Amino acid sequence: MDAREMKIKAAEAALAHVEDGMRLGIGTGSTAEEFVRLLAEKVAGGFRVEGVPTSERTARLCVELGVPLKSLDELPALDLTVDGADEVDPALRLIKGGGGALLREKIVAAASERMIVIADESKLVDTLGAYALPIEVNPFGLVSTRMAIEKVAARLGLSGELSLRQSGDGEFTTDGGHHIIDASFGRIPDAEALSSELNSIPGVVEHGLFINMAALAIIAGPAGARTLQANR
Ligand SMILES: O=C[C@H](O)[C@H](O)[C@H](O)COP(=O)(O)O
Repeated sequence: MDAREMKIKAAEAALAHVEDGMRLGIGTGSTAEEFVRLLAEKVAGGFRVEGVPTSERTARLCVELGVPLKSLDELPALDLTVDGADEVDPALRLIKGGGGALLREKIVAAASERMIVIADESKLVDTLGAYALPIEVNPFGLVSTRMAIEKVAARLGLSGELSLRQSGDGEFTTDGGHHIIDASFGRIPDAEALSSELNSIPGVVEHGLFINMAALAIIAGPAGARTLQANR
């Protein structure tokens, strides 16, 4: 089974949690897109959902495939969000934002009763941090913000390259008009402490640590999909 097939398996298992009439947060990335494709097939067969997309990219795919969409302002309280992740640890702490959608993803997940994460087994790690942590920053005062990130990281015994994400024609810009600093800390032993320190920096808009947000993770490997539950 290749990585795409595993993503489809995880997406199929997540679809079993979606009930007719649900208000659904719809994630971003290649795994979430497999979920959108499967959801669109069900919608074509008469299943009713209203989706709130977590990115312009997801919105475009939903429109193309006929998944009905609303804005988060029209549907401010959602039943369920299904989204991918860059890393998942056994406590269902996540690193997200590899596709740059972390801010809207976090807002949508926080507005949802439940979040289910779907991933292939390459995303499951013992400790977060091998994947560079995406930190969304305001373009104003970027150098100061970067220095502040280095300072809080050092206080927590973390170091590593902070690189400003680029796209073809310059700095990568998120749907919200911000930039992303990818922080290669290597290993983040205390994700909760890093999360709250980063939240205290004014130029940091949001970061890709999702803590106490996912209720379930559906992880697919060659033998099929298994479900991990958050212990809280
Ligand atoms: O910003 C992007 C999101 O957080 C994605 O959910 C994450 O990067 C995982 O994407 P993929 O399913 O393509 O690995």
